[in-house]
Amino acid sequence: MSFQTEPSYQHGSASRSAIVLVNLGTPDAPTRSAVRRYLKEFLSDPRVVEIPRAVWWFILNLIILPFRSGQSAAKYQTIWTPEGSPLKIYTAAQAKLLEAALLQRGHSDLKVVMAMRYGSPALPEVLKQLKAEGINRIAVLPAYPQYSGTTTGSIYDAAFQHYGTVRNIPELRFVRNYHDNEAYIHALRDSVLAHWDQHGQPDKLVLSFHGVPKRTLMLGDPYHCECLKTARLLAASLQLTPDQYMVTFQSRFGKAEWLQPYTAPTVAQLARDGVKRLDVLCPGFTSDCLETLEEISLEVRHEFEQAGGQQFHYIPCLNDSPAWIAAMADIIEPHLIGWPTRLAASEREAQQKDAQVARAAALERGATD
Ligand SMILES: C=CC1=C(C)c2cc3[nH]c(cc4nc(cc5[nH]c(cc1n2)c(C)c5CCC(=O)O)C(CCC(=O)O)=C4C)c(C)c3C=C
Ligand SMILES: [Fe+2]
Ligand SMILES: [Fe+2]
Repeated sequence: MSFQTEPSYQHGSASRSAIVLVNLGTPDAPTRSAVRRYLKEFLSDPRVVEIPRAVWWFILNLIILPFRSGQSAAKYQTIWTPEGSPLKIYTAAQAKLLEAALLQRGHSDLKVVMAMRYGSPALPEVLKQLKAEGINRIAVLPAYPQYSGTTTGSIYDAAFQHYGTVRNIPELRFVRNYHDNEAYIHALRDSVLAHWDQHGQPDKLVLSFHGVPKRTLMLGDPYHCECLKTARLLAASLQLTPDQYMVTFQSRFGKAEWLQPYTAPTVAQLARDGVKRLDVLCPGFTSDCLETLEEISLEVRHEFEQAGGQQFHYIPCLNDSPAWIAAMADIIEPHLIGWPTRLAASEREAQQKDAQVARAAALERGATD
């Protein structure tokens, strides 16, 4: 085992901090080959598919990738925008807006960047780049409010694996979950209420979370419980009675049992049971993506209407909404305690003085802006 050679140590170098907002990742293009590359990396992660490696290698390479890549590419084409994949666009916007929000709160020496667990920009590359910029304190913020070994756990793995080859490792902090964070729940509540202000209230609100194999719950993954807690808190903040909402799990993959009830058949059953107007919110996704824009807003909508439902409303994810950006700042701020992210008072005074001088010079020149 050998570790990377470091540049020679500089005494007294400034300590610099960064937040890395990490999302799942998405293909580089909605094409068969790009989707295949993405799925191969994603589905080869032993955190995501817990099947003995040799058996899974054959299933993945001989069955899943040849068939699913084309099918998924066709789905990606329905949600792709001129700027690219929605998941990446929203995550990039969130990183930029979070940096601005933290600057507003006085964290003037703090950078926020995005990274992806699969695809690009790849987490190890982003961590390398931060090191090259002299950043030696890093807080990792997964884009997943509810912890699961399949998602958050895998981000930790990727970071640990990367630093396993590094000699001079930065100080690291990891956000684990924020499923019950007050600001997150309030941001969800605000987005539901804004939707209802405009469109009125539905007969039922379905809270649809991404599923995981039921086996992971049996083996101790807390994801299911955290989803239910998010749902309970959100329902309470919306003052919903138990018959006004329900929790479902979507995006089942493969033949094994996943967390139940499954979203699509449940929604169809609700329509058959006489629910005319249904709203669906996906609180576990912080950015709209294939699973929300295609699976819910197109496929599940179709199922509801086919089964006799009349009005289906998909309530968008938190995306770049101001309440969510403020919530992200609330979530990450406690993880920055003790870090020199705020300029020293003397430096701030010097900056304010510079600004005053610049303003005075501008006034003298007669500038009015
Ligand atoms: C195979 C098992 C999968 C597990 C377990 C899983 C867990 C999981 N995934 C998300 C969030 C997202 N998943 C997305 C896409 C997606 N998920 C799987 C499979 C598993 N996910 C696949 C194969 C795909 C790709 C698309 C497809 O072929 O169906 C996405 C969207 C990505 C995008 O580009 O828009 C997200 C987001 C969570 C939160 C989760 C467990 C909690
Ligand atoms: Fe997934
Ligand atoms: Fe899906």
